[in-house]
Amino acid sequence: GVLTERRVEWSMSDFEIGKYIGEGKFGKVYLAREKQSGYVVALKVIFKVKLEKYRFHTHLRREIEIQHSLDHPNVLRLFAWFHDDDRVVLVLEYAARGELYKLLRTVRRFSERTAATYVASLAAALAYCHKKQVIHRDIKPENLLLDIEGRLKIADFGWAVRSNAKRHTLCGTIDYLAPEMVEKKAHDHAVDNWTLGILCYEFLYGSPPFEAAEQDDTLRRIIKVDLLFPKTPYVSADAKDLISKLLVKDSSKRLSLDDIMKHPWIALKNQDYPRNGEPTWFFGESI
Ligand SMILES: CC(C)n1nc(-c2ccc(NC(=O)/C=C/C(=O)c3ccc(F)c(C(F)(F)F)c3)cc2)c2c(N)ncnc21
Repeated sequence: GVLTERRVEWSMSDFEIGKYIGEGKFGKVYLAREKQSGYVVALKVIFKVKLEKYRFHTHLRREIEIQHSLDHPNVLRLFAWFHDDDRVVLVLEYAARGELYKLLRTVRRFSERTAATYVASLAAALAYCHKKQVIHRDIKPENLLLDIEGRLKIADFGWAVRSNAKRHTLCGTIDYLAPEMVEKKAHDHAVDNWTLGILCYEFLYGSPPFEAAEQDDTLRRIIKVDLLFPKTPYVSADAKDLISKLLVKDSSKRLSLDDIMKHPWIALKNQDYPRNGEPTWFFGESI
């Protein structure tokens, strides 16, 4: 569409700015409409003066080009970007239902079908990114948004901004660390498979598995993989089986993204009612 075709140069005058949506990292996010197409987008305005301090310019261009190159139904699109003297503006897909975690806090926990759909979406998005040799995708809670149809979108706010500054996530800051991260060992993208296990548990039970009153109790529980499943009728054995195969200390023994897609809990819960045979939107994307 018009948003992704190369064109001479975008500028703010191409957009009608709508309501202020919220505060992203390093900048404010606004609803906007591209005048020519009427297409609704989210504009993130980053003030360059905020970047100077961190010498981001080198990373910024590279990271944005990476995001610009990704095209998957579960990865939030970066359609275009432009800058003037004092601002960098990102033209982003608008995720109308906002932060997945706010929804989780509201409903307390997701049904197995909803949780399985989100886990499958995340696995598909990560498999796509890994296939494109992009492993900076961070599936932390603050990066998960929902579009108007309730589809999950990984919105990566740029790894360059991922410092060890305190996370502004809605739930525990260290709950998502994999054991190899806690023990400061070398880590690869198998940490994403661990994080998927944490997220799956939290989608079903409403809080992450190793949560504890004190931070170092959480760290101890992570290193021990002290995984307990509360006695509840609403979480099936299949779900617990998947979680137990992701929250494995030895990162090489964690279920791979392909195996997650084949796991009975995922396959079963993602069977859409046969709708005149067209593939469901989730299976539509080949990995
Ligand atoms: C407030 C609410 C929750 N909200 N937020 C969004 C939103 C989604 C995605 C983004 N993306 C980015 O920020 C990307 C940043 C970079 O690639 C980057 C790379 C390198 C850098 F140095 C930097 C730099 F920041 F350091 F410069 C950035 C931002 C906002 C959103 C949305 N799209 N729809 C609806 N609601 C929405």
